Amino acid sequence: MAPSTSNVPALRVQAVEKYYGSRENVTRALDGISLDVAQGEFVAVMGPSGSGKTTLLNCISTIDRPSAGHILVDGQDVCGLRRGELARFRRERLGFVFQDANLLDTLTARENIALALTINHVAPREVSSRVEAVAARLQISEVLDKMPHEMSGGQRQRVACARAIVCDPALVLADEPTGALDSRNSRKLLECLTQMNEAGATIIMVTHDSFAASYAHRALFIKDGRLINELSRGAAPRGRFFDQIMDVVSFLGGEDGDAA
Ligand SMILES: Nc1ncnc2c1ncn2[C@@H]1O[C@H](COP(=O)(O)OP(=O)(O)OP(=O)(O)O)[C@@H](O)[C@H]1O
Repeated sequence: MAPSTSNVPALRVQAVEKYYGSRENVTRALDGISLDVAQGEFVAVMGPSGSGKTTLLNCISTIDRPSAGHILVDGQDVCGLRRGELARFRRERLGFVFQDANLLDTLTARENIALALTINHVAPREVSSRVEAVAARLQISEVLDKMPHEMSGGQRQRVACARAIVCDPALVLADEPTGALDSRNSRKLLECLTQMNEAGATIIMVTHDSFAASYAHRALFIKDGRLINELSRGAAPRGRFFDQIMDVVSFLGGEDGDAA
């Protein structure tokens, strides 16, 4: 879906700094980074290895706390949340998709997807209708009663997507979601993320892969913990956006960015 014109961004990152280590041996992982993501936007975050992508995602997801600056999700400053409020914030406001699907091995796909709804005390009848609706949208209805080890890697990743959006989160955070998939399953997963976005989810995806990034509305490039460039897709077809992303990636030093 096209990004909305709502004044409150889905995400605002304001002058965020993150330092690791002690005074003698400090790593500046984020160096005063600021960015906004509009409601309904699909944003890819790219950058060389060690540039701070995962640190940024971890700060947004409240898994880690910034050393300075503010992060607002739907206008709410998440840096001030107390420990007890954090779990609830993550459960109700965020959806996660990781490189490995991270499904619970002893639960079926249906139970994995339903878990967050159950924890949020959604009525059982509504749980099953919401799980089935999201499964139909992501084309995984036929695996709902399978255990994770009975599914393909691509199916597991799509179940993880269903789990991420079933609670209708303010933000979906995806960290290298195609990293463990072959090209066919990557494409399916990216179509799945696109569909989630078209249905209203705001998505932030960290990726090394220009092809994956070309599915987004906007690509942000970070280096040494700073935002150094960004590209908007606008009305351009995905193929042209891919070429533009590749140009920036080559300028920065290659697809894996290690040489940058
Ligand atoms: N827990 C930690 N303790 C100390 N340093 C850390 C820690 N986590 C990350 N770093 C450092 O912070 C910097 C940014 O790391 P980060 O994992 O955010 O990079 P990245 O862009 O996600 O890299 P990659 O693409 O390789 O996953 C790196 O220099 C890394 O070594």
